[in-house]
Amino acid sequence: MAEKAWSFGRAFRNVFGGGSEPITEDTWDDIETALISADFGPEITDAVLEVVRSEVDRHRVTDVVDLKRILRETVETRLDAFDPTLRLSERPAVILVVGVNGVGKTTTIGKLANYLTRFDKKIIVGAADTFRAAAVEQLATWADRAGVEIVKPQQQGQDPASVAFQTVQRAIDEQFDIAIIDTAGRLQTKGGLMDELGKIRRVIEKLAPVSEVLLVLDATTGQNGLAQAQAFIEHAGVTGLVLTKLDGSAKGGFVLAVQESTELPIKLVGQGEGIGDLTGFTPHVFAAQLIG
Ligand SMILES: Nc1nc2c(ncn2[C@@H]2O[C@H](COP(=O)(O)OP(=O)(O)OP(=O)(O)O)[C@@H](O)[C@H]2O)c(=O)[nH]1
Repeated sequence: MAEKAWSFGRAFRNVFGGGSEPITEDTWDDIETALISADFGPEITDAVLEVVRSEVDRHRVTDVVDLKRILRETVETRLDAFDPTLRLSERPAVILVVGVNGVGKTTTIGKLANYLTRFDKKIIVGAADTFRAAAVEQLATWADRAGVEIVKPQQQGQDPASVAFQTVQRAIDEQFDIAIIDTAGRLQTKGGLMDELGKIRRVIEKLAPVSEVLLVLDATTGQNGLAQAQAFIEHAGVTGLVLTKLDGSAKGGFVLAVQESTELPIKLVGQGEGIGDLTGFTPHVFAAQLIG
């Protein structure tokens, strides 16, 4: 498998590259530098190192190969502190997809719809990003690729809440399992955007509970992207995160930092522009790919 940009493969090559070797002070310095430069942030770096050091002492570990395993397990345990399961037991299960523009909301919906059809789920998507005609068409293209139904606005600029309502109404009438609603990423003001999301939610809840509110984050933007998404975290009732563009120049530490700073689980991960490039989030696999 090709090495991911966020993997520590390269950074750790001089630490762990040569197989069996004694642990020295340089080893610890190199690990600290690697964690910091991978965007773990100083607090998490210190906390991770403290656990690893105490495990190393406790088990009287002297070899870097064992140290690497302890590091991998420590990162995995921290990643595992959040539940990545999508909650889709309601019928219909309604998923709202939110986030700033350009992060990959529409693409994620296409991939997710496609993924869920593999479990024999009957899916409908709703184009409640009614400000840009191109956004509606983009979602329609994805719906077509995934082979799922779509509800589009009757005219440009139609109230997004009414599109969301019609989508959920159709889901109920025609017994769809899951309705996924695309929303706008940008409005004139943040307040306006949050009001709009609030209205979408209230209108949907007249018909059915909202099962998941997924906040999509572009992993390559790191802490910066998180700051931009803060209003969603504070006001949109987010239940889980989707990290996109992990095939790009994302830094691995962000994955852990984002869960710990938002206290929200990562539920899905996008690693490419193709319809098959979406997976659930598996801490074990991620830690193994990250640390090597
Ligand atoms: N490499 C890569 N590109 C992605 C991924 N997810 C989305 N993209 C790309 O990111 C760009 C923006 O994606 P969209 O789905 O249009 O983003 P959006 O959030 O719906 O944008 P707006 O509709 O403008 O709010 C597109 O060029 C996608 O192909 C991913 O996981 N990896």
